[in-house]
Order: sequence, then C-alpha cells, then structure tokens
Amino acid sequence: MSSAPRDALEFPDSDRGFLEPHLPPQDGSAPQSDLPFTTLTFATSLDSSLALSPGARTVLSGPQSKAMTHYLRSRHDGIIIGVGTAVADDPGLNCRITGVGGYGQEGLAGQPRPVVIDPTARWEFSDDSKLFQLCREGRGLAPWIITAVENPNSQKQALLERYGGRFISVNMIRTHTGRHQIDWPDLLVTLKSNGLESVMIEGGGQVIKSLLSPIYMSLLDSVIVTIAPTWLGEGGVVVSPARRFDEGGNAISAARLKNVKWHPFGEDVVLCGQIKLSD
Ligand SMILES: NC(=O)C1=CN([C@@H]2O[C@H](COP(=O)(O)OP(=O)(O)OC[C@H]3O[C@@H](n4cnc5c(N)ncnc54)[C@H](O)[C@@H]3O)[C@@H](O)[C@H]2O)C=CC1
Ligand SMILES: Nc1nc(O)c(N)c(N[C@@H]2O[C@H](COP(=O)(O)O)[C@@H](O)[C@H]2O)n1
Repeated sequence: MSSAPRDALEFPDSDRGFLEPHLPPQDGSAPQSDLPFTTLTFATSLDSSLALSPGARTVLSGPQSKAMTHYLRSRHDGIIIGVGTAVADDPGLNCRITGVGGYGQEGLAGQPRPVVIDPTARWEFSDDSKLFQLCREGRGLAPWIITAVENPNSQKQALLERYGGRFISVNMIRTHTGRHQIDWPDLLVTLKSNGLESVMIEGGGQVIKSLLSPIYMSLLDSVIVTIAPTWLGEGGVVVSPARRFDEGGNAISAARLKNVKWHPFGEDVVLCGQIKLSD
C-alpha cells in the first residue's frame, strides 16, 4: 500500500448498498452478451443543464455525490465522453476513491479507461492535458479516442501511444447534413472486444441526446443521475432528447425510467432507474 494523494475521496460502505442493484454485477451473474454493461450517468441542474455553456466546466455535484461518481468509476472498466467535453473540461477521468490504484494501492487496478468520441480527431491534446499528467503520476489510464479518421495526425498518435492510449476507428453513420453519428452498438461491441466489460457514459449533451433516441436507448442497462439544487439559467447545455409522437401524431415523452429509486447525497439527490421500453 502506498499513501493516497491529497485529492483522494472517501465513499462510505453505508452508501454503497443503495447503488448495488444499478451497477455491473460483481458475482459473474451478468448475462452472456457481446455488449458491455452500460450505465448512463451525469449531473444536472433543476433546469436540466449539464453546464453553464458548451465550453464551461461547471461544478454541479456536491462532495458526497462527487464521491459517488468516483465510486461508479471504480465499478466500470471505461468512461465515455464526447470530444466537446474533453475540450471544455480538460478532464482527469480517473477514479480518486481511496483504495484504487494510484490512490493508496500500487498499480492502476480499479482505474477506468477514458474513451473519447472524436469523429474528426479535432481534440488538440498535449503532454499538459490533465489525462496525461495523471498517467505520468500513475493515477490514471491513457485515453482511447474513437474516430472516423483513417490516418489521424502522426504526432498526436505518437503522443497517445507513448502513454498507452490509441486511436480506434469505428463505423460511423453519415447523416444527410454530412455529420458523423456513432453506431452505438458497433462502438459498444468494439469496446467489449477490447476488454471493457462495463462502461459508464458521462456526457456531454450531444452524447446523451443521441443515446436517448429510440434506436439506442435499449442499450442502456442503468441510468444514474445526480440532481443538484440549482438552476443554471438560459444558455446552458441542456439534456433534452428529440420529441417523439404516437401514431395519431400526438407528442409523447421522449424517454422514461422504470424501477426508480431516489437517494439523497448531501444537498443533491441521486436518481437510479432503467429505461422503460415501450410495450
Ligand atoms: N454535468 C455533467 O455531468 C457533465 C457535464 N458535461 C458538460 O457538457 C458540455 C459538453 O457537452 P456538448 O457540448 O454537448 O459536447 P459532447 O461532450 O456531447 O461532445 C460533442 C461532440 O462529440 C461528438 N459526438 C457526440 N455525440 C456523438 C454521436 N452520437 N456521434 C458522433 N459524434 C458524437 C461530436 O464530435 C460532437 O461535436 C461541457 O460543458 C461539459 O462540461 C459533460 C459531461 C458530464
Ligand atoms: N458527476 C459530475 N458532476 C459534475 O458536477 C460534473 N461537472 C461532472 N462532469 C463530468 O466529470 C468530468 C470531470 O471529471 P474529472 O473531475 O476531471 O475527473 C467532466 O469532464 C464530465 O464528464 N460530473
């Protein structure tokens, strides 16, 4: 055991039981599947915002729910974010719970693999990026970058590989406006075949919106949302999936949860559930 760094977080056993039914099983009882166990998790304001604006790193979670998020990170093999989040936040995407690798434990056991969806390879990361600082300090893994670009910039590729990361090409669907859309089943199968048995998807807004579309929402095994007691106001990055309509052309809810449980963490409340698929 080595000593834990100053940013180490504690998450008490008494809070863990509540989450257990919503997490990847630890007893080998997961059904055989080509897909990893997939959790959608994020923190939102009372007006459904993830951040004050697309480029703004915004703290929503209080200390207890932040520690919960890090516990979730310890229970998943990978964390997926969109490149918008990587650029805005320069995130660490490691797990800072005491007892995992780099936080009181040798090696990197319990550290999740960061996965960044970046169809055009536009993320300008460098040695100074937080993710690579953490790699140098033995406190996190290097990212896998999911792209549609066949030959990404060789300097970026070399930097990534020096830390143990890599670019991964997956199928993308080209929309009528020329934008790349992730083929989510293909991505998830690829991640599982590369050893990630479970993934948590943290955001941002565009990633969450695409996952909550009718064709992809069934991929989600679990949804865990932190709700913070604040309104961020107009102009925020809002989580609002596309409208759905019934056969009569009437608007219906875009997505709904079932088996819902609520748990207060400090001033926040955490909502756990599963996507309710239509009957
Ligand atoms: N409160 C929270 O829990 C979280 C907040 N955030 C915040 O969200 C904001 C970023 O959100 P957004 O601007 O919506 O960016 P984003 O993180 O969703 O990334 C958008 C970009 O990712 C790629 N992308 C996303 N979904 C894709 C798909 N289905 N197919 C192909 N490519 C896709 C595209 O290149 C797109 O331009 C930041 O301000 C960040 O701080 C991000 C994560 C969690
Ligand atoms: N759970 C949660 N609460 C918030 O208040 C947040 N702003 C986020 N953001 C997500 O966490 C990433 C930052 O992670 P590090 O602390 O740098 O490891 C950020 O990029 C979002 O994905 N999450």
